[in-house]
Amino acid sequence: MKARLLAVGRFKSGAEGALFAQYNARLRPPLDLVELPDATGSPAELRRREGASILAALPANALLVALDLGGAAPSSEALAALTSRWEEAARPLCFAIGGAEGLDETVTRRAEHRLSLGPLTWPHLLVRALLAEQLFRAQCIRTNHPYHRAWRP
Ligand SMILES: C[S@@+](CC[C@H](N)C(=O)[O-])C[C@H]1O[C@@H](n2cnc3c(N)ncnc32)[C@H](O)[C@@H]1O
Repeated sequence: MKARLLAVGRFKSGAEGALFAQYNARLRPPLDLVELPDATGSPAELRRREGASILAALPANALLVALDLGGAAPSSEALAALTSRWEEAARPLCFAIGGAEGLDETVTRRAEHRLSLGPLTWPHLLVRALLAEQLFRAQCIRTNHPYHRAWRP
């Protein structure tokens, strides 16, 4: 499943970048990371500007999945099923991660799916690695790879 990750902010040299690279390298194919600059202004202006750059970076007919605390939080198995559906749609798949102030409403409204990684707020640079790990896990679930050890009674 070829997918693009539109993410506000830049990896500086550091642990988050290495962690993302480690999981992303396991994905077949890896996510195509597009880093978008942090905007300036009031929190509302900043969200609006960052939202505009996310929307501008979407290819035509993109199927957009927004990483959003207020979205649905599927199990890893349910996420694996969702990734099959997204693949079957045969549209350019894009994930979007907001910056420190979160995603603008223009982005969450445009998204066809709002994906939550649970009710905890994670730092946006770490969310990239969490998403890559869960997409890798989803691939393993779909191919019965033993990386995912489902709980059994
Ligand atoms: C530091 S968070 C922004 C917090 C902001 N107050 C909000 O409510 O969105 C930065 C970005 O990371 C992503 N993010 C953080 N925690 C998340 C979670 N539990 N589930 C999904 N996405 C999350 C979202 O894309 C969010 O816009």
